[in-house]
Amino acid sequence: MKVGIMGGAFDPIHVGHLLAAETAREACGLDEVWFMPSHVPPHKQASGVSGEERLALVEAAVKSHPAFRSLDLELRKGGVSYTIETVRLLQERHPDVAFYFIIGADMVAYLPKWKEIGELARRLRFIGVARPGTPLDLDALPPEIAGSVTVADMPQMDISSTAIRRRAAEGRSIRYLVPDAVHDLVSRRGLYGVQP
Ligand SMILES: Nc1ncnc2c1ncn2[C@@H]1O[C@H](COP(=O)(O)OP(=O)(O)OP(=O)(O)O)[C@@H](O)[C@H]1O
Ligand SMILES: O=C(O)c1ccc[n+]([C@@H]2O[C@H](COP(=O)([O-])O)[C@@H](O)[C@H]2O)c1
Repeated sequence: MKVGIMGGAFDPIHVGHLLAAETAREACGLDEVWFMPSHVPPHKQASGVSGEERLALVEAAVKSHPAFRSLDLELRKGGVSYTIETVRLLQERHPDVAFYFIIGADMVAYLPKWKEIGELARRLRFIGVARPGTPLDLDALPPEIAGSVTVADMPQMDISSTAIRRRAAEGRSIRYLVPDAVHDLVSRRGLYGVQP
């Protein structure tokens, strides 16, 4: 079985994440994509919305896709969510699964700084998708890392969780930047300053 891991803060999950996962699934023939919210992201600040809430938003977002699942492994594990540690656990638990890790162009450029990237790049393949703001340029990477990245062709979507949080805090609509089910849950729970 081929499984793509879509890791992120998902604060909140948005349509850019979902299209990245669907693009990767189709391009690489993945059987499933597991969306995995991080506990503490390795290199950025959390917004203050709990892991439990971020997971609930992910669950709402993936429910309608037969091949998408949520995975609470990093939230349960706690601490800083370094991918190498997560992947060791996943491969121990699922020895028959071929894992792929789906990332946007910003993260592709950042791969050389990931913890134990050499071992990680030997353990799985990355699937990189376009994202405005950072060129998706494998030639800029050391060859041993570039060799572990497959590029999947995705329309550029200039959407980020940061911009969604900012819009919500300003009282502007976030409808259609997130799936309807996520919009409903955000409104019901009054997250990110959205009024019920
Ligand atoms: N619009 C997008 N297009 C392509 N990939 C994306 C997009 N948004 C996020 N990603 C990818 O999804 C993964 C998880 O992203 P994350 O949850 O941190 O979202 P984010 O929008 O970058 O969040 P924030 O704005 O809070 O930093 C990363 O690999 C990131 O590159
Ligand atoms: O392991 C690392 O060093 C590492 C560094 C940066 C990001 N990651 C992972 O990449 C995914 C996307 O990261 P982010 O910061 O865009 O949410 C998420 O699952 C992170 O845990 C992992």
